[in-house]
Amino acid sequence: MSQSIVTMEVGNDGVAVITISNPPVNALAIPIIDGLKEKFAEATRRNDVKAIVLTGKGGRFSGGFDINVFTKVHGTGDVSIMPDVSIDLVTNAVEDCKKPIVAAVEGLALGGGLEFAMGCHARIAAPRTQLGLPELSLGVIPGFGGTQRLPRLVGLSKAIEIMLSSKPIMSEEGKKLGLIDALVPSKELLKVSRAWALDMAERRKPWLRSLHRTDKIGSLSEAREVLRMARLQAKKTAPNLPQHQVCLDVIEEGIVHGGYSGVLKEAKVFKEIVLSDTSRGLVHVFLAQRATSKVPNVTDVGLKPRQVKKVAIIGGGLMGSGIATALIVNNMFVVLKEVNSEYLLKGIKTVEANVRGLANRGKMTKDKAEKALSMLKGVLDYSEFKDVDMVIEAVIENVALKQKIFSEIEKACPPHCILATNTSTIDLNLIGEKMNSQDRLIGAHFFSPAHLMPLLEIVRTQKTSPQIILDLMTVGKVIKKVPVVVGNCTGFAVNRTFFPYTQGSHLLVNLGVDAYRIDRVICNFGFPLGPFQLQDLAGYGVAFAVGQEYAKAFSDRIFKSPLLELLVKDGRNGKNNGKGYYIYEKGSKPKPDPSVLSIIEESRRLTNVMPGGKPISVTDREVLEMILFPVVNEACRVLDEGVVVRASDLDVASVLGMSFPSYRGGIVFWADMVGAIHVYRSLKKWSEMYGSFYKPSKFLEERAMKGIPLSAPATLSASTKSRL
Ligand SMILES: C[C@H](O)CC(=O)SCCNC(=O)CCNC(=O)[C@H](O)C(C)(C)COP(=O)(O)OP(=O)(O)OC[C@H]1O[C@@H](n2cnc3c(N)ncnc32)[C@H](O)[C@@H]1OP(=O)(O)O
Repeated sequence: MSQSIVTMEVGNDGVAVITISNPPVNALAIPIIDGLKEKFAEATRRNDVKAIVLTGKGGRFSGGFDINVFTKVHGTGDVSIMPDVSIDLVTNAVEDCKKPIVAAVEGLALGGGLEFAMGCHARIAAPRTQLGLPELSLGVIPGFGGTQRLPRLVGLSKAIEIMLSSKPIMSEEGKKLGLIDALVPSKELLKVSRAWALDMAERRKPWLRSLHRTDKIGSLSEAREVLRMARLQAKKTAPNLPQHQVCLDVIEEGIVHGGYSGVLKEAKVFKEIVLSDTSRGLVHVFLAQRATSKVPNVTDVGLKPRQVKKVAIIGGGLMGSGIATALIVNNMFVVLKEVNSEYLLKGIKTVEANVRGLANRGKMTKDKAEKALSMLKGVLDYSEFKDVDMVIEAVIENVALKQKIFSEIEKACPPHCILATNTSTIDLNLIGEKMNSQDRLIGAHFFSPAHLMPLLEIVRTQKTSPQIILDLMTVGKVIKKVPVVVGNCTGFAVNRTFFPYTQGSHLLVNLGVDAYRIDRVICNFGFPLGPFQLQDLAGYGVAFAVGQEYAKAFSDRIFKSPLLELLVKDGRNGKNNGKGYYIYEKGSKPKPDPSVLSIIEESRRLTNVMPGGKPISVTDREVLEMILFPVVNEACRVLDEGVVVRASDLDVASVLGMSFPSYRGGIVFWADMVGAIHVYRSLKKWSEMYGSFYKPSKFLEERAMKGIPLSAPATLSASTKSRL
């Protein structure tokens, strides 16, 4: 077990080096904070200590306050378990210490870590150290004085940018901004820091207290203007996130009434905002994402991941070329196979456009883009497959074609090779039916655009070997995706959970609700696009194909809408041909297309679901719930069947794969916040009014009746066997 401790060593030079040790990121857990209080008091007291250096063990200064404490606060509602660090420790014991203190910073100083460093009288950093205040991404604000000291060290505009973006800067930039006093090679960090601390003690170097500085703040009117602009901007970019406005208010307090007053307000507001739903959701997603790395019987049985250097991709369409892009930009050799040179050229051109797009948007240098492209080779046969470590099949959703491909590649590839399919819906057992080595078959479900979307849904069957799962998880991490391992069924975890999302929106339209209103309601909730605009973007072909799969697999709860067919008959194909529910013109935002209303009317006439032939009257809240509660209902079935390891995996997958707003914590977390009983009663009522699409699942009913959260671990019913 790792030990979290704070040590202090006093050298012959009279410098006390206080070291935080709490692997892996030296998080400021409560015992660490207690240890720091003790060591700073001791160093201040001891006559043989002239100056102090604060550092972190293992090449990392500190990743900030221990996020697990937030979970405890959320669970109990008791904020008193948060220690008083800001005034007691950072301000009184560190900044106002009678001996000079230098922060020797390396690797990372984030959140409370950077706030401690800013409380010190100087900061010496190693190159490429990450410095940031990412608290807003956890739904809180910096709480150890960061809202006050950062503007005083780097200027107001830059400080606001760093805090509101939650993105770290590098120590090189920190040096230019004045956040860092000196940048030195890692091996000299302690030596230089000690000397700097002694120089301060002997007044050879200035001994500055950040909170007392005013030289970078500018005049009050300038500061107010900067804050006004920032508030407007945050209203646009983060409309549902209270922490942005709150953070700006707290900064303003310090500018108007002085830094100490700002620190007091910060501490007070922190204790309020930490209890917000936004913080609960974001902290949950942070920890849930880390939990996805732990897969029972895969990551805990002593297996070592094998290196995957060369990957073959079959199919250079949208998905295949996106996956190829994701691999080559992360230094993997890719062989892209197509059936003829025309398709191959098209695939390669798409990869080139993807990579150059990344370079043009500043995501990589031009040199790196060219190097990435040199790792791609197009082929028309299997001869290059003899030494690949993994194959990813990314052809159209056709079972017979996929079966043929897998029996061919089984022969063409070496025996260690991972055999993966990118199918988004088809049962893997069907795809592998004709294979001998079904233990090597696995789903690598990327989300479009594959080089940008962060989720990799890894689908295992009962036969997939743990080694193959571990290898694919490792590939996922190498290409900077978040791999989530799920079981096998139609649509797997993510698309299966979300198939009622599209159907629910169609049912509502057929019940008489305006499609554009639905899109607005869903966007106001926090999705980037509403369901109709999303359909326009994805194209209708895929929706048709997968709709049929769902109709076969889940016939008891399907709403058959003729809307897509009618749109296609009218010559519409969404964004592809500029005409869908919206009109798409180059250079302007999509505009609702009034001529689509007659098509919707035709669909309503055909389905005839409006009670008494009249549009239903519903509030925006009901619109939202009539779309998302059926999704929650399907999530319950996914949990009941053991398709995911834990409920929080579905939360992460919904956020990263379906753009469910992260600050609402993911689909299951959100449903628990709303309350299972409310979800159940609403679905029951609607199922009586509008049919079986809304019928509550057994799992939901049971949990609602017993008052058990949906996220509580499932005890699988006797009839169900886990799919993992
Ligand atoms: C009052 C204060 O103002 C409030 C705060 O300080 S809030 C905290 C602010 N700090 C942050 O938001 C940083 C959060 N951490 C991160 O962004 C990343 O973990 C990191 C950049 C530090 C390291 O990333 P990486 O090397 O990829 O490792 P990663 O897998 O994320 O983390 C390693 C482990 O450290 C844990 N961890 C990271 N930061 C942590 C923190 N601040 N508290 C507790 N645990 C933390 C992770 O949960 C993970 O645990 P696990 O091994 O049990 O899953």
